[in-house]
Amino acid sequence: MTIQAHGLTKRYGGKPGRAAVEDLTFTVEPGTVTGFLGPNGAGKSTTLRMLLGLDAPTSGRATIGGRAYATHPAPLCEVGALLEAKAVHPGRSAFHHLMALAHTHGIPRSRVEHVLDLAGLTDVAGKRVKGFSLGMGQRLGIAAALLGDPAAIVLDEPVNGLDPEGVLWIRTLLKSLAQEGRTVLISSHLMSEMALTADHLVVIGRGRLLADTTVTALVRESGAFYVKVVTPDAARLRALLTGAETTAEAPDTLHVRGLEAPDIGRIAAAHAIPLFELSPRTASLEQAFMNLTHDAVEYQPTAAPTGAGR
Ligand SMILES: Nc1ncnc2c1ncn2[C@@H]1O[C@H](COP(=O)(O)OP(=O)(O)OP(=O)(O)O)[C@@H](O)[C@H]1O
Repeated sequence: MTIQAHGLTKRYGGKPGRAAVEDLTFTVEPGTVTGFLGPNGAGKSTTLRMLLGLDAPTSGRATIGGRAYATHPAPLCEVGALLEAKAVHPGRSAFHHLMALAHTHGIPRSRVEHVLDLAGLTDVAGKRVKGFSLGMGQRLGIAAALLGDPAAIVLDEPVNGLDPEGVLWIRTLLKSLAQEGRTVLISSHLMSEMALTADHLVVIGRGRLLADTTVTALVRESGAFYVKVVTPDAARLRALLTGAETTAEAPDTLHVRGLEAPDIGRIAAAHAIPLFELSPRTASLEQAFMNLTHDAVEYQPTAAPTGAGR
């Protein structure tokens, strides 16, 4: 089930100026985990709300499986979503919360027990949700999203509040859901997390599309990918690497952008230049993300912080 945004635009309250989401077009394919990434305030939640029919676009269209979410006859069984983890009756137990949801779609008790187990909540199923930690609430939200065995799953910041074990659990879960052929869309403002979880990335900043790509391609495109070359003949090699961008990091060390390691190795060999090191390097993904979104960050510090209380 494909999720699509076509020219999606949202302007709040007829506010003039910048739209929260502007002319966003992207496709989320089944069988992969797609990370929806952007700095705070980029418009991720607004976009997800429009995809799920909770907010009306000012213009453009959002479809899941070719139709608007609201027109699906049994949405829980087609699209599982987690937006606000706290939208749960606090006096109810996890089990009763899920049973109440299950009733609305004729979902059997066995499925409720299965998702409780999947979310690691079986032992606390009888506890009131009121006493749940943030992480447990998040697990319950994910259990609810999976209740209808949906073909598409949309989760807003699913790792929020989870401890390292929880983070690993969700990462494994999302990958297995994608392997089963489901469409998985998850938002985050953490590139490092997305790099470990997502195959594909849709990156937005200030409501606009910045990249629709894979993790590997993003790193390359953002210039964070380079090859480190150590050679006693750096100057001669540098002159031969025409078309590439080279910087001399040390008298014997070059950083080369725009050529792959094998290409550099062949050029060096053809000119009998010895290489002591030839290694593809990736600057941190966080750096790649910051390079890409730098101009789109909402709240930039304008000055270095000064001493507090002065
Ligand atoms: N109900 C609303 N009324 C007016 N403006 C809103 C409303 N909801 C969001 N906005 C504005 O729209 C922009 C996008 O917000 P949104 O919550 O979608 O971003 P986000 O990427 O999910 O951010 P975060 O990572 O901080 O949750 C922000 O500038 C926000 O102030």
